[in-house]
Formats: sequence, C-alpha cells, structure tokens
Amino acid sequence: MALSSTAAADYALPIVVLIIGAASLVYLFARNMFAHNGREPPVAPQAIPVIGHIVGMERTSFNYYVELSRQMRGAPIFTVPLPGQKMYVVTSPELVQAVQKQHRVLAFPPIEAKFAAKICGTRPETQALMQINVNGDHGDHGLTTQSYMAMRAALKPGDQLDDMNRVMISEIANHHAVRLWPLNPYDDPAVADAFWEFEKGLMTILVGILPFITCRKSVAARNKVAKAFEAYYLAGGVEKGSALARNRYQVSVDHGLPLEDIARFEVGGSMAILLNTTPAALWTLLLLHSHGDGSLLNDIRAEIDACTETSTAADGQTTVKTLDIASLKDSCPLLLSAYQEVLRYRAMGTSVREVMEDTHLGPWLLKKGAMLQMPSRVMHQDSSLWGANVDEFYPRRFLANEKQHRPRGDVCFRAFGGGKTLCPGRHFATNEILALVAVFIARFDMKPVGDNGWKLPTTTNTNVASVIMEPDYDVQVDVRTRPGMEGVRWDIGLRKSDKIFAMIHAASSPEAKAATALVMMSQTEGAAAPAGTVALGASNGTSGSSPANKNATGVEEERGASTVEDVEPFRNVWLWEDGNMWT
Ligand code: HEM
Repeated sequence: MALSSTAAADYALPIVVLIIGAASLVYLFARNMFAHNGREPPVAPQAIPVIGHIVGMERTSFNYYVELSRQMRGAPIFTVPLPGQKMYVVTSPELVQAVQKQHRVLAFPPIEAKFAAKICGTRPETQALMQINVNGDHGDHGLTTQSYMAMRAALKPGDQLDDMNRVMISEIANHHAVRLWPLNPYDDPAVADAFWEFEKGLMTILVGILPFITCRKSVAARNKVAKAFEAYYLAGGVEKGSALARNRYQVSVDHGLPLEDIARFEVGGSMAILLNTTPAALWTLLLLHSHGDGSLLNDIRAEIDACTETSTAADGQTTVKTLDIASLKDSCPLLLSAYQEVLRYRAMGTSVREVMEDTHLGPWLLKKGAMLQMPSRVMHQDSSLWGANVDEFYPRRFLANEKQHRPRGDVCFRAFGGGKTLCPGRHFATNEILALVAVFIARFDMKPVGDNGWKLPTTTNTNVASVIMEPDYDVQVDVRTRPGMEGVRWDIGLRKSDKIFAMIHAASSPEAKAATALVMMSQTEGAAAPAGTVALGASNGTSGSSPANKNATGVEEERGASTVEDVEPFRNVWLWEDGNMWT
C-alpha cells in the first residue's frame, strides 16, 4: 500500500534522523573497532570479519586466548578488536611485569567499581561515591580505595587472619562447633542456595539487557542474599563478626552508605570469597585422588600422618589424633607443591586493566579506552616457561628439586593475579583449602563410584567471571572412614602462624561444601562416620569460608597497602632455595 504524500512528509524527518543516527553509530563502532595505529600491538586475525573473535570466545571459552597466542606465534602482545571495544592481550611475563608497574594508567579499580555496581545493583548515589578517587591516584581516601585497604588489613598474615583461620578450621573439623561468629547469613541453607542461584546468572546480569526479564531468578536470588545481610547487620551480627566483616562494614558506614547497599556489596564480596575457593578445593581433592597409581596420595598422606600426634584421651581408651594445620606449612612439601600445581593446571582467569590514557608499553602504543587482558591460562600453558610437560598435571612441579619444570620468573604463576591487585585473600584461601584437604585425606578414603575408575568432570560451562575452572557436573564418590581410624577423636587446630604462605592461592566451594560436610560429620570416627556415596562437583552450596565468617604477591605498591611493611615482598613458591614454599 502506497503512503499518501502528506503521510510521507510526516514520516520523512524521523526516518532521515533515524538513518543518520544509525549511520553515525555504525561509523563510531567501526572506527573504534578498525582504527589501528601502526604503533599499536599487531592485530590478531579472525576467521569471520567483525564477529570472528566473539564466535571464537563462545566456541572455545577460556582456551581462545591460548589458541590466538599460538596463532600469533608467541607475540608478547596483540590486539583483539571486538565490536565496540578494543582489547589488548598480553602474553609474556616481561610485559605483564611492565603492566603491573603502570597501575595508574593501566588500572583495575575503575573496572572493578563498574562491575560491582552492576552486579550488586547499588543505587546511583553509591556508584558516584565509588568513583571518587577510585584508582587511589590521589591518596588513601574514597570508598573504593578505603574498602580495599580495610580488606587487605584484615587479610594480611597476623593475629586477625589467624583468628579467622581458626574459625574456618573449627568449621571444617567439627560441624557442630560453637559458632564463634554467630548470625552468619549463610548458615541458612536457603540463603546459601540463593547465592549459587545468583552466580548462575552473573553474566546475564553483567551484560545488563533488561535483567529483570533475562535473569529474573538470579536477580531475585541476589536480593534474597542481600536481605539476609541486612537482617544480619540489624541483629548486630557484624559486631561479633570477623575483622574482615567489621572492617568492610565500618568503611561503608563512614561513607554514609545506606544499609541496603552495604548489604548488596556483601553479595559481591561473597563472590570474591567463595567463587574460586570452592572449585580450587574440589580440584585439589579430585586430582590428588585420581592421579596415577595412587602413590601420590599415599606419599601426601604419609606427610600428613607424620605431622599428626597420637595420644590417649583422659578416659584411657579413646585414641586422640592432633593435627596442627600450621605444621603443614613446615612439613608437607609434596602437598604444597601439588596444591600449587592444581592452581596452575586449573586456573583460567584473566587480569583485566583499563587503558586510562594513551600509554606506551615497551615499543607499543596503547590507546585510551581500550581494555587490556593478561590471561593466566596463556602463561600457564606456555611450554617455553613450564617445560614439555606443561599440559600434564605434574604434582611435583613445585618441589625444590624440580626447577627444570617451572619458570624462573615470579610473574608466571597467575592464579592469584599479581602486582597491586594481587589477591588479598590468598593466605586465607590457601589455609582453608590445605586444612580441608589435609583433614579429609587423614581421615577418609575416597573412591569413584562404579568400575570405570576416575572420570574428571568437563569444564566447558565455567563462568567467565571465575578464576578457577568450574566442573560441569557432579562426580559420584564413595567416602569411608580410613581403616584404623575408627573410634579416633580428632583435635584439629592452628597454632600462631608465624609463617606465611608467600604465594598466591586458596579454597572452598559448593564442591568443597560436599567434602567439608563429610569431614565435619563427626569429630569422633565411628557409628556416625560418613560411609557412602556423595556427589562432589557442580552442586550448589557453601563452604567453611562463609562470608560473614570472613575470617597473599604484591609488590610494594600493592593496592591499599598504606605502608610497605603491610605486605610481604612478592615471591612465588618456587623461589625458595630451601625448597620450602612457606617463608
Ligand atoms: C582459590 C581462591 C582464590 C583465587 C584463585 C583468587 C584469585 C584472585 C585473582 C586472580 C584476583 C585478581 C588479581 C588481579 O587481577 O591482579 C583476585 C582479586 C581479589 N580477591 Fe581473590 N582469589 C581467591 C580467594 C579469595 C578470597 C578467599 C578472598 C577474600 C577473603 C579474596 C579476595 C579478593 C579481593 C578483595 C580481590 C580484589 C583485589 C583488588 O582489587 O585489589 N580472594 N583474586
């Protein structure tokens, strides 16, 4: 049907405006994507014009950058043009180091602040507060900068961290322990389940297209967790909480945040605490049990047994086994090496930075507004760094006498990131994973259900916000009290830990939850000891590292460290000459 001339005239102007608008958008989009200065890093090729990299990421997920890096024949940095966003990918340890030094112009906090606002759903006033001195360029003030200082202060090795570790250990050792930090919202299984429901929709919330329609369930789940935190604060829970919980809360109060937003930030904080610890604990348990002919597990068990003292209780009958988790740091080199190898082998996260102004990185020009990524997996899969067995899980890699299987540089191990934003939770997470794994191995035997041996879960559905690969499904396992341990009473503790784990990782999760639950079933082995099939893996749940119980390399400019003494010097485990990865 033809339009009348009056109607055509009515529509002409809006149509012209629309066409000009669309053309301008396409121009800006194309300029952003295709404009490439000859001094910028070389452009990575894509099979399909414009969307090739997006398709590649969708197809091979966290392995895409490894593939691209191989195609680029090991170029230390290359450009990945994405629709609407230019991305630089750094693959060499030397350049990673250079990026970490230029933390003011290649910055992480601005990205983190945007991420937190979107994920947590805080109000615009709070988001504006977060932007004040967001990068810490103008001193130690502002909500974002002070929040991270507060967290780092609580998580650095010392009495406060020891206290948090003790509560975590009591959770692992004895599920029925008196709650040292009462009112923890995650004690309610419905709140714990809601957290993992929220986590499922993380990416959709981040993409942010009508979240109330596209990820209604996850948004509702997030709001449920936030409401539980509000109730926790109103009931005075935080006053009896860990130093971490108290510090974070106080900074938010000092900046005048409404309770609703303080609670919402705790949901984001829970992500940092739970999201990676959980799968890291799971993989440590699974890989140690499934590796080779069982000799690895036997050797690690022998190390743990050697740290365990045996005595008889006051009743003259009950055998008591006492394990000090701090002693693991001194006496279990194979356990520690295997743990680090788990992190190298299973890490897939990427450190992201925003280019704040046109910047030179070595000979290359980086353009303002672009993003820069340092994918851990590219470096962890580089045979020129880790040797010919880079694709293998090689648990002895980090032992003192295995130097040929690991790089010399201290930036090549990326599981906890590095530089100023090196994960401040690495000590806590490491203690937690090692405690869980050691107690489990000391007390229980675990075998796969069925006759087909161990089959490790695939990881293709891993959330891109994660650092450690997530299992796609559960693994059915049979867990029994170890022969000879029936009727034993276990005393698990942590003496003052004057030693710190100068590396970069940690543990607990839905997967760990299953394992933790097993370990926690009874303090005394016997009738109540767990025996039977359980699922380790993708099922949701929480672990001993629950946020309300919140109970390690940075260089001297580690974020929020007000003094150099606040942080230990950046070292990685394999740098110890004495073969002891604990300093
Ligand atoms: C195995 C467990 C964990 C892994 C693999 C892990 C890994 C990471 C990584 C890769 C980063 C980014 C570093 C960068 O981009 O340079 C990070 C940051 C962070 N992590 Fe962890 N993390 C773990 C556990 C924890 C725990 C238990 C906590 C808290 C108790 C925590 C708190 C944080 C915080 C607050 C940041 C942001 C630091 C900043 O922006 O300055 N993490 N973590």
